[in-house]
Amino acid sequence: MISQPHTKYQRFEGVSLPDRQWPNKHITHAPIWMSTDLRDGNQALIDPMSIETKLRFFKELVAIGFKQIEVGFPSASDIDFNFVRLLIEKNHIPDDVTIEVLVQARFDLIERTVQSLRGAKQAILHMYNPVAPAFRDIVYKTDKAGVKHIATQGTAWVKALTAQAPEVDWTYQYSPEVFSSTEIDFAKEVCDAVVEVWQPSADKKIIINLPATVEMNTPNTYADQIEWMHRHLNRREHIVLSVHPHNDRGTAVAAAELAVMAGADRVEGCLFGNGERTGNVDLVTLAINLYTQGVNPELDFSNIDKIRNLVEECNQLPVHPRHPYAGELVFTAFSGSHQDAIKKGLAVQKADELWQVPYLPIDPADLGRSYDAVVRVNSQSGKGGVSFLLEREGGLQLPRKLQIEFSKIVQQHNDTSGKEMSASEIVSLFETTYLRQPDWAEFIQCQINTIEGNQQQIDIQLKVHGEHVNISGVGNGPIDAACHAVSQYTQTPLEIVDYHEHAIGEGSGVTAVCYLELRTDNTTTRFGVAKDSNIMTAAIKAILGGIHRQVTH
Ligand SMILES: CC(=O)SCCNC(=O)CCNC(=O)[C@H](O)C(C)(C)COP(=O)(O)OP(=O)(O)OC[C@H]1O[C@@H](n2cnc3c(N)ncnc32)[C@H](O)[C@@H]1OP(=O)(O)O
Ligand SMILES: CC(C)C(=O)C(=O)O
Repeated sequence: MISQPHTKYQRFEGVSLPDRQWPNKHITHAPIWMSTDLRDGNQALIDPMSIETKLRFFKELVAIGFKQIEVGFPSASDIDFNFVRLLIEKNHIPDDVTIEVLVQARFDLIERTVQSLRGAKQAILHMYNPVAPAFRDIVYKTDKAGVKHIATQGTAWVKALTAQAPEVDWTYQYSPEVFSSTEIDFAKEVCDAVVEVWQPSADKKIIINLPATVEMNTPNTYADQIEWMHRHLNRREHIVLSVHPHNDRGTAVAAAELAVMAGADRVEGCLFGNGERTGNVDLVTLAINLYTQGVNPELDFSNIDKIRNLVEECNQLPVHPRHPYAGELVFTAFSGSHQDAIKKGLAVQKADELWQVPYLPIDPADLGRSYDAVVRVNSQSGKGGVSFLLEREGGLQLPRKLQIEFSKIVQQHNDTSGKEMSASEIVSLFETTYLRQPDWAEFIQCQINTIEGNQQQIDIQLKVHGEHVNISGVGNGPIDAACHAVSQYTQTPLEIVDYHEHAIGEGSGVTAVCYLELRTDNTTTRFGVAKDSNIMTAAIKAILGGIHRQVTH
């Protein structure tokens, strides 16, 4: 990079629009969407799609809900021509879907394009020519009048040639290519001239598409250009105003959103932002952004993983793991405080109330994503994430102090391994740490009796080092009594500080889990945890487990 970039690059000056209205506008309904995955997306692929692949992709676009789909550039290749023929001849186009094709302003190419569309119920013929200064000077070696003539002449050819195929309900779309860097009054002059040649009406509108072929400056610059055109174009009521943002500066989504606020009726783009260079605007993000503002996007991404997989296969390009809404990691929290907040948010979120789970701008379930990936644990994680996974994977609802104790054990494990820990590894670490029964004492059975003064006596039969041993204790309740029995037998001071239990499962398969916090001396407490179908047995096993941990840790 050079130290004086202003000697090589200059700020792009947009249009002057001091009375701009768009900053006070809101998007209240979905724009008309046009997927150009099979055209602009396809022309940017290392290996363009085959006819079979295009057909798979087309069917998915229809299933998502696109009503306008640009399917190719039929005058450019036999694959694209034959694909359009296949769609028409094999009736793959639903009645409410219109296919679109692109062509340059060249007679023979328009002729072939019209041929490709013969027999379609309806079609959008999309013609473009570059009009920006650098293209006039460098590529076309002509002036403004020259490129305006290419546009009007091309439109006249489209008009004449489409008239020869009256069975098709034609819509004409014109793009002044590289609109984003074209003098605004000249862009208007060309579009007005095209509209005059085509003669649209309120019933049969023309689509004027204003591409940010290359993104030039901050997205507000594009919004100003669109609002200026929206306010100045002749016969605006006969025009569907369309935008086609590219993502050179990484702000295509913002540019498209501001452009819709500025008056655009229609947005062209690709799924997951595929397209030339840094891509076209990402229609998935745009649509789901609308959804999270309570606006129906009229595109269905309920199974986003399936759509992502198909697009990755067709494009032979991966979707980034951090891609908004669709990336593999976007519903995953590794860091402790995020996990804690998400766990608490999910616990109180009710299905019929406004979504307000911290850190999650959308309910993953709305996109067919499960909560499985929401919380993952590595060395950046805390008790919230660990206990979330323990509960989800093992059904274990740890009391808060045990959550803190166990998360430190997980942390030590992660610090040593340096790797992520799966939910099943966390459950297994919990089981080996807390649920292992002492090898020297096995619980066999117990009997509880109420004695004087509502005291309880418990008689417990154990197998200690292979020998049957009977121990007894008295207490305020059976667990207190069991604690005394074990304390006397092991000659260990033992007091129950806290007690939690819950069930896992339902019906005859239900298991009780008992968490006992035991004080074994004046300074430390230990947790004993056990599972059993009988709650009393679980409690006695928890006491034995707690003592065992006291001895062995
Ligand atoms: C921003 C965009 O995405 S625009 C779409 C771009 N997509 C594509 O180009 C993919 C499909 N295109 C193609 O395969 C080829 O361009 C074809 C087959 C259509 C035409 O190929 P060729 O006839 O070899 O022409 P080529 O692509 O080199 O185009 C250059 C010629 O077309 C002219 N031209 C380019 N675009 C246009 C246009 N939109 N309108 C009129 N003329 C044009 C150029 O001035 C140049 O003319 P010249 O040969 O007299 O100098
Ligand atoms: C043909 C036009 C719309 C285009 O793809 C672009 O300018 O990026």
